[in-house]
Parts: sequence; structure tokens; C-alpha cells
Amino acid sequence: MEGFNLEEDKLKEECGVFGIYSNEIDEEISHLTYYGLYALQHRGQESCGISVKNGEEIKCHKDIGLVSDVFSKENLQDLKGNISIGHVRYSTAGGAGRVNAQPLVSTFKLGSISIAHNGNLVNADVVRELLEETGCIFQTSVDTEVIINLIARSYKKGVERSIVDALKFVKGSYAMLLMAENKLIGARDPNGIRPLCLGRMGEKYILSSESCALDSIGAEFIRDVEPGEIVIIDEEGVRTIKFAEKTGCATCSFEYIYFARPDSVIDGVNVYESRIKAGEILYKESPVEADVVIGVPDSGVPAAIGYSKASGIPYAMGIIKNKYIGRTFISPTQEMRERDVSVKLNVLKVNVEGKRVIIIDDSIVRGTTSKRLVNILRKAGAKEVHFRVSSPPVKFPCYFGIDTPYRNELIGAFSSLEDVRERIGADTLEYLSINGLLKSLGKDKGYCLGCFSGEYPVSTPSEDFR
Ligand SMILES: O=P(O)(O)OC[C@H]1O[C@H](OP(=O)(O)OP(=O)(O)O)[C@H](O)[C@@H]1O
Ligand SMILES: NC(=O)CC[C@H](N)C(=O)O
Ligand code: SF4
Ligand SMILES: [Mg+2]
Repeated sequence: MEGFNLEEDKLKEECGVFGIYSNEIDEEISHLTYYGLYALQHRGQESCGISVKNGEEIKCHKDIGLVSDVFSKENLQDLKGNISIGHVRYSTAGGAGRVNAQPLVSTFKLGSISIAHNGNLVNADVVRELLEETGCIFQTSVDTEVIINLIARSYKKGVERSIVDALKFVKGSYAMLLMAENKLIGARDPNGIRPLCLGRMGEKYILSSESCALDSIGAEFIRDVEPGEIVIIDEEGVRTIKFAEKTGCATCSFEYIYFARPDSVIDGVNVYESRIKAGEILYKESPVEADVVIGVPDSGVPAAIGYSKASGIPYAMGIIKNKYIGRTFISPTQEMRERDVSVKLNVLKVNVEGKRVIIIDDSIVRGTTSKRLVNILRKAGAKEVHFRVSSPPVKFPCYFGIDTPYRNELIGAFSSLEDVRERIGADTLEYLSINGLLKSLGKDKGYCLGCFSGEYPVSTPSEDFR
């Protein structure tokens, strides 16, 4: 396997996809996609786009920025058709430019095609090099573009077979939407690492990264797309192709811990409930005497409620989050992350002053958030600060689309529990165990735990230490 360098790391992001199929040209379709993307904004905030198919023509509007910035009434009205796909994108430092915004649109022998992808293809560079050697031209530096080229080069008849053919060559994670011919097509990688679900709204079918986006437009949830499944939606209805022989399901456990919205249900597991359970189990594993339990908003709050419920120690709001600021864990530089955290979180002094405080967050990645929070809690007069984390220590990078960085940036990678405790300045520090995490998800297998255990569902590029 090839070495892996930092430049390539810049392509590993998390994104959200949302698509609609209607039998008829529908005025509403781009607006509904816009609302769907709005509900998925937490999955990526760098760029976004919508493409709409009207017969042979595909119109696309995409740009750098949030959904609310990129789209206006006018440009949505201009996107008329019967199929749409939309994308919200996040990247680390590089590759975030307009040119790499999705959906990608191309023309090939079967007509026009558009693709939107959440995930990361671990062999994209190798496949790209091979394609380039045989004369393929690439317009972007996104891994996703290799799929379009593989589809275009396939000798198989029709777009469905070409997609099956193309997917044989790529490895990694993908929840992806395509539109070609008169079809909306969704594909989920053989391990189902990234989520994708199917919904319905009257006669329209919808594919979405998360079920919360179905709720946001008043659609009903039908089911999750299965690992290794391609869903084809056209005038005949919904069909399915299983393109991969049975491989173990390995849904990303970090989706439940942090990434997904709490009002989503992924592969039958309610994200909010799994966070509450993680908090309850965390108490059973690591109890401590204290006066109050507080949660780090947003994603640490349900686990704090669970910890409080299990321990009987009252829950209070101890940290206030500025509503108008995005996620810091996914900010591109450490300097930006530190600045964001200070603007973002403040202590509610009245609830912590003179008290022994248990503070719960869903994860510690670089340690930026936890260190600052312990510091401001002490400044606000907390007598003791006990940090509890509702996931195991993040020790390894993710190769499948979440920005857990290289190991020397991960505070938990090489340090002992005691070292981390000292660095963040807490009186005590405990994490949820891997077993506890699995218990909170209700099954002892079926999840990727790569960033905690270093064991990944797909072979990964060899690590390059900085
Ligand atoms: O150890 P760190 O590198 O600071 O990263 C961990 C923090 O980042 C995430 O929060 P984030 O602020 O991104 O989003 P949230 O508001 O949804 O919790 C996560 O929930 C932790 O709080
Ligand atoms: N990482 C994501 O989920 C986005 C898809 C793709 N890897 C991109 O770079 O745009
Ligand atoms: S390595 Fe971690 S973040 Fe990446 S897919 Fe696996 S569980 Fe999710
Ligand atoms: Mg957080």
C-alpha cells in the first residue's frame, strides 16, 4: 500500500447528501432539496450545491458557503426538473475551493450525469493515476471524480451496470447519490460506513444522509439503504441491486457519538437515545461524587442527561453556546479552532460557583475544547472539575471521511489517561470503554471503531507520522 501524506489528508471530509425523484417536472423540487440540505448543514459547512435534471439537461448551482448564503429564491427557481441531488461539503485545509464543490456534473456516452458523495475513497489516488495514464482528464481534485470516470469508461450496458462495474474498483466509504438517464440512484459502500436512508413524500422518493432531513420536509422514513446496496428510483418505482457480496456492516460509531443530529435514526439506532445510554453507562463505569452534572453543548448534552439520570446528581446548564457559530472540531486550523471555542462557549457561573462539577463531553479529539472549559469553569469558581467523556479515547486517525487528524494531533494517541488529565487540568478524567460504547449502540458488532481501536473495516493507507 502507498504512503499517505498530509496533502492527501486534506481531502478527508464529512459531507451530507440529499436527493429527490419525482415522476413529473416539479417546481418544488429544488426548494425541498434546499430545505433538506439545510437540515444536513451540520455535516459540512464549506461549500454546497444542488443539481437538477430536466430531461437531458442538468443545471447546477454550487458555491463556497452555507446553504443559506449560496442559494437565493432566484437561483432555486432557475433549477427546475424532476430529479435533484444536493450536497453539503466539509474538507480540512485544502481542496475546499469552489472547483471541488459538489455535486459534480459531467457528460458521457449515456448523456449527462451528476454525483454527490459523502465519504472518502482510500484508493482514489491510485485509481486516478491509472485513469490519467490512459488519458482521462480530471476537472477537480476530489476523490469522487474517479467514480464518474470509471462509470464513463465502463463497457457495461446502461448506467446501472456501469455503476456496479465502477464501484468494484473503489475502496473506502461512500454514501453517494447519482442522477443519470431518468434515474435517481443511491449507493452505500459494502460496509455501510456512512449513513444513507430512503424516504417518501407523496409520489416523490427521497434519499438522504440522515433521517432528520426527511422530517424537515415532512417526508416519511421508509428504510436505511443497506451496506453494499444500490437503490434505483425511476418511473417504475424503487429497485435494488446488491453489488457486494455480504461484508460485515460497520457503520461509523462516531456518527452516533458526535456527527449525526440527535433527531436522526441511523441503521435502526436512535442517535439521541444512544447518547443518553452512553451517559448512563459512563456513570456505571466511572462514578464520582459531585453536586452538579453539566454537558458541553451541543453533542455532549444528552450524555450528561444520561449521567445525571443514572447517578441522581442534578443536571444543570453550565455552559452556554453561542448559537451563531459553527462546529469547531471541523475548523481547518488549530488557531481557528481555539478562537472559535472561546467565542463559542461560556460558563453559566450561577450553576457552577462553589460546586463540585461533573462536566460531560461526547469526545476529546485535540483537547482544545476540554482544556479551555476546565479553565473557565475554575475561573467561574467551580470547586472541583471532573471530566467525563462519553466515548473512548480517540487514538487513531479516520480514513473514511471524518476529520480526526493525524495521531500526533490527537491528545489521546500517545498520552496516558493521567497525562491527558493533567494537560486539560481536570481533577479527574474518565472515558467510556469500547464495550460501553457498543452497549450504548445496542449491539456488540456492526460498527466501525477504527479511531478508538486502530482496526478498520477496510484496509487503509499506511500511516505517515508528522
Ligand atoms: O478535543 P477537541 O479537538 O476540542 O474536539 C472535541 C470537541 O469537538 C466537538 O465539538 P464541536 O464544537 O465541534 O461541535 P458541537 O457543538 O456539535 O459539540 C466535540 O463535541 C467536542 O466538544
Ligand atoms: N468527504 C466527504 O464526505 C465529501 C466527499 C468527497 N470525499 C469530497 O472530497 O468532496
Ligand atoms: S475510524 Fe472512527 S470516525 Fe472513521 S469511520 Fe471509523 S468510527 Fe467513524
Ligand atoms: Mg462539542
